[in-house]
Amino acid sequence: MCIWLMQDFRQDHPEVTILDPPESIEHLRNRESMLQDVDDMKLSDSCGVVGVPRQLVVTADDSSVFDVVTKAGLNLPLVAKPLVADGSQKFHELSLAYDQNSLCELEPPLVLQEFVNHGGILFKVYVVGEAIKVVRRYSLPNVTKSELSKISGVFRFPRVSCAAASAEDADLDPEVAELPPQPLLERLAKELRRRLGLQLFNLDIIREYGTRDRFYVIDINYFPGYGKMPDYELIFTDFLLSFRRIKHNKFPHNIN
Ligand SMILES: Nc1ncnc2c1ncn2[C@@H]1O[C@H](COP(=O)(O)OP(=O)(O)OP(=O)(O)O)[C@@H](O)[C@H]1O
Ligand SMILES: [Mg+2]
Repeated sequence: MCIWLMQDFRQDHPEVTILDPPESIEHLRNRESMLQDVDDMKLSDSCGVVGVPRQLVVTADDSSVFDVVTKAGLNLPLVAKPLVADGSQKFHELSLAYDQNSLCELEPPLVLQEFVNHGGILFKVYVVGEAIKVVRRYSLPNVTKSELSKISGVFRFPRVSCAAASAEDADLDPEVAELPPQPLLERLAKELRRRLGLQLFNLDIIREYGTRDRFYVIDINYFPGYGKMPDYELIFTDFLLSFRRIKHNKFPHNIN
């Protein structure tokens, strides 16, 4: 509905700059399509490798979650995420399934993603056009093999990003805290901007625990809370001014 309205508006007002087209934003509402571009990219260079955790979609038509998971050979524990991510509380209630029997407690439609141990820290990479900024946030702790053998059931957790504090000033294990290499993030952000057709988003990235250069993108959010991005006022103003300059060059008579 909103997309059609915007398309009409765009046709009626060609003079208005639309920073990010609604159909591209829509692509991020589905957790399967959201990560597809990262997967397709197969980004790998001397700085590291970036992928997505192994995942599958379970729909209401699938006979049993257990069967689908067994067939795909996904390893436990699994993070269960509602297929649609629309920003409302309900669609951000996630679960961690520890054992096969608990899979029947999950309610499709879902994306089931292998849980990747990452030392309890994630990197939020904010993208504003060509500018990127990275911050550290607390995340879910590692699940050890011995915990996995003892724990059963589904552990539900509410919206993590709202509760997760900044880990910028914390005394962290340096191997966990080390930021992903800047050239790798720049390549990733640039290529994603092109593939997604978007300028304003952020990525949640984790580093596989025990590795230095193996990264996974687990979430992409459109127009995140930029208030938490360092120097956002300056970066955002520069970004908007760059559009003004482009527009000025295109339609000099339109700009005061
Ligand atoms: N595959 C994974 N491996 C390890 N931890 C994960 C994985 N997926 C998600 N998490 C943890 O769960 C949290 C929430 O996941 P995700 O960002 O995908 O969901 P979300 O609904 O978009 O949540 P939010 O709005 O809080 O970002 C992450 O911040 C991270 O701590
Ligand atoms: Mg997230």
